Amino acid sequence: MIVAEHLTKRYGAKVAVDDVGFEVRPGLVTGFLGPNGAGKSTTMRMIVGLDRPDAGSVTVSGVPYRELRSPLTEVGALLDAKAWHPGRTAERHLLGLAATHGIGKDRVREVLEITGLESVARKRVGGFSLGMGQRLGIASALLGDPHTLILDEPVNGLDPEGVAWVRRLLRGLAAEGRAVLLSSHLMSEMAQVADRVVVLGKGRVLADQSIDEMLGVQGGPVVLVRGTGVDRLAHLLASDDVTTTQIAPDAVEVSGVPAPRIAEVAVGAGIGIEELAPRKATLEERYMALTSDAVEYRTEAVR
Ligand SMILES: Nc1ncnc2c1ncn2[C@@H]1O[C@H](COP(=O)(O)OP(=O)(O)OP(=O)(O)O)[C@@H](O)[C@H]1O
Repeated sequence: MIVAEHLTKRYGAKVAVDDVGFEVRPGLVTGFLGPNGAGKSTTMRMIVGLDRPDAGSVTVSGVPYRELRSPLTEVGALLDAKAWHPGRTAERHLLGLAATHGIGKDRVREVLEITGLESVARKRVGGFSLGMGQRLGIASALLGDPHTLILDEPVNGLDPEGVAWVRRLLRGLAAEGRAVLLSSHLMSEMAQVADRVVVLGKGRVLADQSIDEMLGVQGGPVVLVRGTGVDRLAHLLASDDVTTTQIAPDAVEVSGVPAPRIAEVAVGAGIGIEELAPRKATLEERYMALTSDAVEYRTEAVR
């Protein structure tokens, strides 16, 4: 379990993490999302004691990371996938880590097996692909059989089979009652694995909710309306709760009005409707809407 309260970190005048509070609960995969520079890495570094907060606090299993007696058995972290000596073999790396924490060789063999690295266990990690490196990072995080796991972009560099494997692994770890914090830029990836998401933007929490809540909030379903003269709907349906967006010369998207009411208004105004299709907003759309004001580096449209 991780609990962050009023967590704040400044770099000079820049407030990287600004009064952030959230919980990573046992038995759940909590997704940690946000655009580049949102403060995810800084927050994760503070959780594992690599950075000190300027204000607020964050605890793992009820105490600050630095006060944990046996950190590796409480929390496993994959933050920098390249944090090892390139000349060492995967097995040596894990055995070294295990020795400093009183963890036996059997557990090293187990994590090599769990992460599918047995066949390359005696190879030097300097020659590892990005995906193999990620697996070794995950093996290191699992070594102490911890209650809490923190994984920064664990699927980065993995092929589709590897991505599916990480998903199964994380779901399994949560099902065993562990608290899992998983960061990613990809909302689509989160939808497949997370129970909840904490969305950061410009150092602040923009959303902290379950995936279902995220899909259910913000104005109900969007209705696609196609036909001749549908552009007139914006005026006909105008009210504070209604948004009408023209997406093609003959099509608009309307939110805030049920489809039958749109049909009624359109028929009354003599608009010829060819298509009227309610559709659920995707998680990706919710995420983009939430973070649109918080993107630090935006790509300008090519003119
Ligand atoms: N050591 C540092 N010195 C100065 N500024 C920093 C430092 N580390 C991070 N920052 C700034 O703090 C803000 C948050 O950065 P952070 O790396 O935590 O974001 P992030 O959400 O992890 O981004 P990304 O997805 O790109 O990894 C950014 O504006 C970044 O430039």
